[in-house]
Amino acid sequence: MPLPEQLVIATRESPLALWQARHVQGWLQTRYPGLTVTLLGMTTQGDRILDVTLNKIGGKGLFVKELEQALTEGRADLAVHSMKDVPMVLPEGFALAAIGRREDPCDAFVSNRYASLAHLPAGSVVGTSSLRREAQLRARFPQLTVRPLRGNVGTRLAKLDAGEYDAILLAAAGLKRLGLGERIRSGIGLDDSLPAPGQGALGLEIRADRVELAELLAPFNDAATAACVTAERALSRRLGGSCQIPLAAFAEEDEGFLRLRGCVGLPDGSRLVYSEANGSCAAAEALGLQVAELLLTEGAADILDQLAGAP
Ligand SMILES: NCc1[nH]cc(CCC(=O)O)c1CC(=O)O
Repeated sequence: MPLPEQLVIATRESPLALWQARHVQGWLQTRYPGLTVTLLGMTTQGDRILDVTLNKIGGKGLFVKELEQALTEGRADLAVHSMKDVPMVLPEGFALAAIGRREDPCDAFVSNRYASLAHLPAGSVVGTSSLRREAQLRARFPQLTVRPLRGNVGTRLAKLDAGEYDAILLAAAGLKRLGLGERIRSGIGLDDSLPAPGQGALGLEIRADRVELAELLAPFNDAATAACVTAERALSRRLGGSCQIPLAAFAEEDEGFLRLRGCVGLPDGSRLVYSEANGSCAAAEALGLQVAELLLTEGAADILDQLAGAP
């Protein structure tokens, strides 16, 4: 197969998205010397609409649609995404060519005054706009007040520093990639905040008809991460996963086997159901469906009904 001479990566223009795109650019240029890789920066709807919480404006798809348009029109060859932002069902004609090795998958506690969630006095204001983080936080720390917080990682930190919140919750992966790991006061344990499907992993999206490109990108794939993310996304897909429902899914790999944990709740924290199961990496998708079914029988079916009926 002849190597292409150049590739264009479509990316959002937030500092985190640009870091991620440059990371893949660097990987490609190291792996394929002689290949020229350039970035095509784009602003997505999700970047433009900052004053409404994501679950109200239609969620994840908003961050990827413009990038997919660039792939369709041939203006770019691949798009680099945080897997957490990729819808559970890709539109027809697109494929994930590779899922890279996962960075720290956990949520991080960031505060200028307190060391951890457990140190926060009653009534402290915690910033997050993720229904997943909110539901888990309210269920486990009902004495805390949750307030919405949106914007890029930098914007969120600035709002914390301006005194609008006592603490905020962010993905550890984003902070670490941006060189802001020292802002993390503590990692939040999996029992306090189970991560989102795909959190901490990067995905490379291409047009499904670009078979030669898929081959070129395949070595970026990390098999263990891909199995984990496949299980997490299968679970989420079965439950209608989007950021409109408070849903967490997290898998860990050990010697070809996965432990997958999932959790679904109501945003006010009044209900939270949890399930887990083990299975082989080869059957990651089936494991995701299995834990989804366990969650449904444990009460998730009822929770999803309530959420669907809510205004
Ligand atoms: N929702 C935005 C988003 N998408 C991916 C990350 C972090 C990086 C990752 O999970 O790979 C973040 C920021 C955050 O949640 O703090």
